[in-house]
Amino acid sequence: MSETVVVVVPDADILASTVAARLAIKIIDAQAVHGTASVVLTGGRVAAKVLHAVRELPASAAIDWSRVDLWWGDERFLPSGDPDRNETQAREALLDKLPLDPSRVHAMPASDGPDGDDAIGAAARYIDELGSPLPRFDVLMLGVGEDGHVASLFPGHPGLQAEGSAAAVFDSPKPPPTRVTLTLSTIQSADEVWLIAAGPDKAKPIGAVHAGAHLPAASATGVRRTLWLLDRAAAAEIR
Ligand SMILES: O=C1O[C@H](COP(=O)(O)O)[C@@H](O)[C@H](O)[C@H]1O
Repeated sequence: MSETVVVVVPDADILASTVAARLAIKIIDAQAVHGTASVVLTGGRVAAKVLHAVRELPASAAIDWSRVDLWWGDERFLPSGDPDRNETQAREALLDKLPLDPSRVHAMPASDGPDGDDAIGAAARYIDELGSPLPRFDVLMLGVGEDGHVASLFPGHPGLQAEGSAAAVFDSPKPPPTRVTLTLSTIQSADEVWLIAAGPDKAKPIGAVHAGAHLPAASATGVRRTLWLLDRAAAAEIR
C-alpha cells in the first residue's frame, strides 16, 4: 500500500538542506540493502539548490558515489553543455565534484549527440539505456511547474499519453519547445517519488492537486511512497 506524506518547512533554503539530508540517507540505506543506489534527478531551480546542499552535507562522505546510478526525469533538448540543460546544471551544482562512475551517469542525449536534432531518436536511445525491465529507482525527484507539470509532462499535452519508458516532447508550453521525458508509467515505477517545490508561484497548482485536480503532478506517485517536500509558500493553498 502506497502512502502519501506532505512535509512543509519554512523556506526554500531549509527545504534544499532537508531534501539533501533525506537524499543522502536514502542513498546510504539503498547501498546497505542493494549494494547500489539509483536516483532520478530533476531539473529546475529547486533541484539546483538541493544538489548544492548535498555538496555541503557532511553525510555525503558516507556515500559510495561510485555505486550510485543517476538518471534524469526529463531534459531540455539542447546542445551538450548548454546552460539550460538539466544535465549541465546538475553537473555544475554537484556531479562534477563527485567521484561518480561515468558509466552510471545516464544523462539524456543532447541535440548535438548521436541522434543530432532528432528528439524521437534521442528518446528511443534513452529507452534503450533504461532497458527492460526498468531499473530499480530508489528515489525519483520531480520539480512542479506553475501549471502543475512534472518532468516534461504538461497538462493537456500529448506527452502525457506517451507509451514506452521515455518520449520526445514537441511544442512544450515552457521553453525550450523540444524535450525528452520519462513517461508517467516510468515515473510510477519508482519506489519513492518526491515532489519538491518552493515559492508562492507553486501554491496554486499544488493546492489544486491536493484538492483533486487532474494535473500531471497528481499522477506522479511512487510504488511505496509519494513525498511532497514543500516550503511554506508552496504549501499555502493546501487545505
Ligand atoms: O523545465 C523544467 O521545469 C520544471 C520546474 O522547474 P522550476 O524551475 O520551476 O522548479 C522542472 O521540474 C523540469 O525538470 C524542467 O525541465
